[in-house]
Amino acid sequence: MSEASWLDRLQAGFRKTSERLGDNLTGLFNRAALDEQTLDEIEEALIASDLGPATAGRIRVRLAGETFPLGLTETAVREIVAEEIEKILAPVAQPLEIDAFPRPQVILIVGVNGSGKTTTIAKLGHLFLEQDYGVLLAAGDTFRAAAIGQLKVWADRIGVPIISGPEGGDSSAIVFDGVKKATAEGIDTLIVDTAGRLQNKKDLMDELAKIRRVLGRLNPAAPHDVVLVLDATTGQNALSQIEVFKEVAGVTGLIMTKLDGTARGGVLVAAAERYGLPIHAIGIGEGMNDLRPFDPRVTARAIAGLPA
Ligand SMILES: Nc1nc2c(ncn2[C@@H]2O[C@H](COP(=O)(O)OP(=O)(O)OP(=O)(O)O)[C@@H](O)[C@H]2O)c(=O)[nH]1
Repeated sequence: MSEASWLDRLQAGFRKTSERLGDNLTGLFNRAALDEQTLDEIEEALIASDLGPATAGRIRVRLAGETFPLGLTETAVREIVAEEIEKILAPVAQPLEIDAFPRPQVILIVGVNGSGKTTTIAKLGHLFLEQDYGVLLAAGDTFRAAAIGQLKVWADRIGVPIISGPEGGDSSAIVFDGVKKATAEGIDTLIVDTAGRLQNKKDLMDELAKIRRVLGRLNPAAPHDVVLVLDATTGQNALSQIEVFKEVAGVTGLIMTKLDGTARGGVLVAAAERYGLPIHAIGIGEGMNDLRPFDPRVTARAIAGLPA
């Protein structure tokens, strides 16, 4: 996909988020100055847009110190919102790099069912293929036959090999086979799907611990990345998932999906502000090209409803 069309899609994806921000801010700009009451209302509007109280507070402080030589307009406020969002996103916008030696780089993908894990694995595989890396997928979510089948369909579609086993099988055995195959064939990265059974924290923890033990025997540095996939449409719920998965899975980075067509895209900023974990990429659609690392400036401006 060309850069221009990705930008258009990004802007379109964040439109509902920026419109919600606009709706929340409307009516605040017929006033002569940013008095305390207006600042309170803007802060509330930013919180209502899922940006999180800390970010809203920062923007308030910044606005309170501004003089608005060109007049107090909604665009002027949006510019400041965009600048502050960019400051929060810039340090966490970190693409997932394939740099592990020896290969393969093992990337565990974790997240609750339905968050977009399977699709994200496929999109990530496709992104690495475009960068000329060899990719192997491992269907480590053996809990549900559908999850294995779905990943196989995606492996075919993007044209990469996959290691899988029977439903109910031992996921660590699949990961073990995956590392062996990738090592023998010089494949750069092994991307591993895992079960998303958050309802049963202990089972999930045990399963991930076993995968880690088995991996550690083959390569003490593996897994190199533990990436949590989050569904932006769940808003603040996505934040509590970070909390839990940090504890059970030792998350090293995030990918946020479904940022297209949700009004809750502000949660990307809240996640960045609160956890400071690297955000490797964002998903703005269901196709294999719809996942990319993101530019903090362009994304911040899209959230604030400003042109790139
Ligand atoms: N609009 C949109 N839909 C997405 C995106 N990513 C994934 N989806 C859709 O979300 C649904 C769930 O995605 P899956 O990849 O199956 O999610 P999962 O976490 O693997 O879920 P299980 O297979 O149920 O464990 C699918 O219909 C995907 O097409 C995205 O960025 N945008």
